[in-house]
Amino acid sequence: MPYENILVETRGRVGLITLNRPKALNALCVGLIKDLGAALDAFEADDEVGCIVLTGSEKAFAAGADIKEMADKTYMDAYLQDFITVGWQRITTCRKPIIAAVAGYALGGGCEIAMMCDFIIAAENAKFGQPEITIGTIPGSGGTQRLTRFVGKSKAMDMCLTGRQMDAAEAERSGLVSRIVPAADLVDEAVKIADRIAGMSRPAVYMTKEAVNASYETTLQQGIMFERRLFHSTFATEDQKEGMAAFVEKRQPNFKNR
Ligand SMILES: CC(C)=CC(=O)SCCNC(=O)CCNC(=O)[C@H](O)C(C)(C)COP(=O)(O)OP(=O)(O)OC[C@H]1O[C@@H](n2cnc3c(N)ncnc32)[C@H](O)[C@@H]1OP(=O)(O)O
Repeated sequence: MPYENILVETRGRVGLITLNRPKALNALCVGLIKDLGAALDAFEADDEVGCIVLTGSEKAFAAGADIKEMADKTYMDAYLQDFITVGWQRITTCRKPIIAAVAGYALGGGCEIAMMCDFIIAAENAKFGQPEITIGTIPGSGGTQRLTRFVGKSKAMDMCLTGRQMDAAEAERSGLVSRIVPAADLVDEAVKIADRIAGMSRPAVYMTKEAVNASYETTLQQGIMFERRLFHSTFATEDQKEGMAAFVEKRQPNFKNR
């Protein structure tokens, strides 16, 4: 399928999506979000793909929702179109893990999309921010909620109220980013990590993702019970038998994703 605003390729068992509107710093126009949703659908349906990497350019992961596209919207347009809902949430419904590999600007909707992914790897030049307040609006795709969960109320308030940017080092210290790598190695490192995940038992990967995500939605007790039930259910898989037998026999496991 031809995409206008993204590049899509597979590297072995990793699906790689590169946002590709260089002249607009990957501003997230309607067409780009549609392309992204279609690429995720295709990777989700592809049994060979076990993990997905989402990246941008060295200058910008994405500089936010497309301001030129939304500048003239009325309240009624935004409400009736359910603006910034349709398509954007596709990332959060993907069962396969998605790693955001961020270099340069991840601002506004760009930061929000990175936070929708399962974790973020940053290049040394990455900059995160929710600058919507500087253009007279507020984050609209989860920025106030997800950023607060990542970095806590004080920093989230600071960033959303002042619009200031956080560099990669601060983002890592604050828990927004899992690791920092040199910009030149970003995609290769992300693909290497994704390949490692893609080599794990797929049911165990899905269950891990479901369990970690449940921690946002439940009480601790409910979350622990949910985890326990999923853990029990891994004993019904062939991969648990294979994984533990491989350990005992001092060899690499050969998971069948069953
Ligand atoms: C409202 C919701 C729900 C979500 C949002 O995301 S609102 C948008 C939040 N993002 C921003 O406010 C960032 C806007 N961009 C910038 O502040 C700057 O572009 C920059 C600091 C990221 C980079 O500055 P720089 O001087 O290096 O580059 P520019 O000349 O400003 O940009 C190059 C080129 O890209 C266009 N651009 C950049 N960001 C956007 C955007 N979010 N939407 C549409 N277009 C964008 C910019 O206009 C310029 O293109 P032209 O030369 O053709 O004007």
